[in-house]
Amino acid sequence: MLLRDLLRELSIHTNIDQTLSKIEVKGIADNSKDVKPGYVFIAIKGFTSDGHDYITDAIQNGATIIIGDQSLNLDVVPYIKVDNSRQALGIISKNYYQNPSKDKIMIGITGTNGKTTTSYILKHLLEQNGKSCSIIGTIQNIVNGETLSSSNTTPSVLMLNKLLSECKDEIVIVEVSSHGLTQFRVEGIQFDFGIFTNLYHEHLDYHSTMEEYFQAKLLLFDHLKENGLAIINKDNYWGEKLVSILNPRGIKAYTIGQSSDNDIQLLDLATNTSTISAKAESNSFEMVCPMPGTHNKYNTMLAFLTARSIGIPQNLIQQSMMSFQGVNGRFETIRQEHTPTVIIDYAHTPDAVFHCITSAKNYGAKRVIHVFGFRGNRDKTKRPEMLAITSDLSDCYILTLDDLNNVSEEEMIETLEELNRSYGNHKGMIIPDRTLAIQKAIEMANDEDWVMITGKGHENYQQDFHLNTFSDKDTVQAVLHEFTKQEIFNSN
Ligand SMILES: CC(=O)N[C@H]1[C@@H](OP(=O)(O)OP(=O)(O)OC[C@H]2O[C@@H](n3ccc(=O)[nH]c3=O)[C@H](O)[C@@H]2O)O[C@H](CO)[C@@H](O)[C@@H]1O[C@H](C)C(=O)N[C@@H](C)C(=O)N[C@H](CCC(=O)O)C(=O)O
Ligand SMILES: Nc1ncnc2c1ncn2[C@@H]1O[C@H](COP(=O)(O)OP(=O)(O)OP(=O)(O)O)[C@@H](O)[C@H]1O
Repeated sequence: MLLRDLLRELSIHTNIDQTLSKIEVKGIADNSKDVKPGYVFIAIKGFTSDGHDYITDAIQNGATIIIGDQSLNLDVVPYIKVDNSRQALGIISKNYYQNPSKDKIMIGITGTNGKTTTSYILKHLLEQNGKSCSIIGTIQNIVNGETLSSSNTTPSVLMLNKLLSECKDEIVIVEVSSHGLTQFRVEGIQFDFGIFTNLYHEHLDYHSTMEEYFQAKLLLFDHLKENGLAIINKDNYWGEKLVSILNPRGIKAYTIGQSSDNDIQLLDLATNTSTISAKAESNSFEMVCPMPGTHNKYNTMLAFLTARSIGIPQNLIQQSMMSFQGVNGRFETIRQEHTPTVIIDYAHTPDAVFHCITSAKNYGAKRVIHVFGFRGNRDKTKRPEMLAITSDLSDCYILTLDDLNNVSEEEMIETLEELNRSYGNHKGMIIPDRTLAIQKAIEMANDEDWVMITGKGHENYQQDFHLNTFSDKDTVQAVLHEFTKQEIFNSN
């Protein structure tokens, strides 16, 4: 590709003469380590390092053009100054990969909780009805039926465009995080649908206030294609606010919610059944909700409304919903004879903890024993609220370690003790080793009790624990295996 084509639509502060504009670009990279001969290197000032400090490395690796947003004079290769390198990376990636989002049905999902769950329900509904569908999100990326590992919820804009350019699927679902939106990771990407699940207390280490966090989520709707649709949960305060902002902009918003002014009115969210009653255009209908909890009924209905807007008939959606198998680490239920029910869930916000414990109670748990911790170096302001909720709602809770993220184990244990003194109560105990905490919870529980393990969901452990297992699910299976062996031994 010629440099002039790569720079299309980009506002630049450098004069590009005829010779320069015709330079052949062999590739683009925002990491000096990925640069190969003939590449353009885009230098980005990041949160931990500054790409401008790696320009020399990039040139040594063969970069022939450097783009950055600092005022620099380079002798060896041309330097092009832009306003904002992150944003420029979006435009350049789109140009390099020939605007791949324009040819797909693109669905962006944003919100604090429910992005992953809604994505997987929707993917299932679409695939069951003959549509091929990719997912780009937290657990993994699935493109052309191939599973690829994912290190961010929303990948870098360069990676996103690359994935889209390789994608042969008709529809692509992208989980769009607030970090992704503010860091221009969807710059140049156009969506046919923007789904808003909800907004709750989270990431206030990054966004400072809920209003700022909301403004970040709002950015997704600047990326709608002409005639693009917003699909919104209006029972969330911020969802309602979003509708009131989008309407005057002429953006069509379909909503779900309990009041009759929604496109899908949720009539009965009975907490202990797996059926949702709803009404659309004066017709009442019922839908199976494949995952427990009121929160999952909202996720299900957002997926339903999107699938319907894509043109899948309601009866086929209803039918397809019945075969949905759930999502790894999202209210994942492990139930065996003569052992307590164990739930593994990715709840890491106060509202998610609330939903999980109340769902367990509503679905018949005699007692709920809750095992959880707090992620190091992440929003600390949500911790008291999470602890207050579990000390109020659970029958017993065990505080344990989650990912430490460079915080020392000693410091995190002290934090747990301090938080428990201030916001916990007599129902709580602290067992730092996560595997031993799970073992203790299962040992304490009777058959009718539920053990709720939250925070890690599908993820593998980042540190070694006593039982040498690699995830919450693995630990639960190891403990239950021992437990069952012991039962057999005792009964003989
Ligand atoms: C704080 C943060 O959000 N960082 C994200 C950001 O990294 P950064 O730009 O700050 O990178 P940096 O390490 O400072 O490097 C700056 C530049 O120098 C370059 N560099 C660096 C080293 C070198 O040798 N050569 C070189 O060229 C880097 O390639 C980069 O271009 O941009 C990267 C690419 O898009 C992201 O992978 C990275 O996510 C980090 C890993 C992360 O943990 N982010 C979390 C907070 C996050 O984004 N989470 C959300 C989900 C949140 C949720 O809803 O739960 C997500 O979307 O994943
Ligand atoms: N609609 C919802 N409302 C409130 N809580 C929810 C909702 N959906 C899921 N949750 C809770 O949030 C947890 C994470 O769900 P999910 O992975 O679907 O959300 P996410 O938005 O992708 O999260 P993340 O951005 O952290 O990956 C679930 O395990 C559950 O506890």
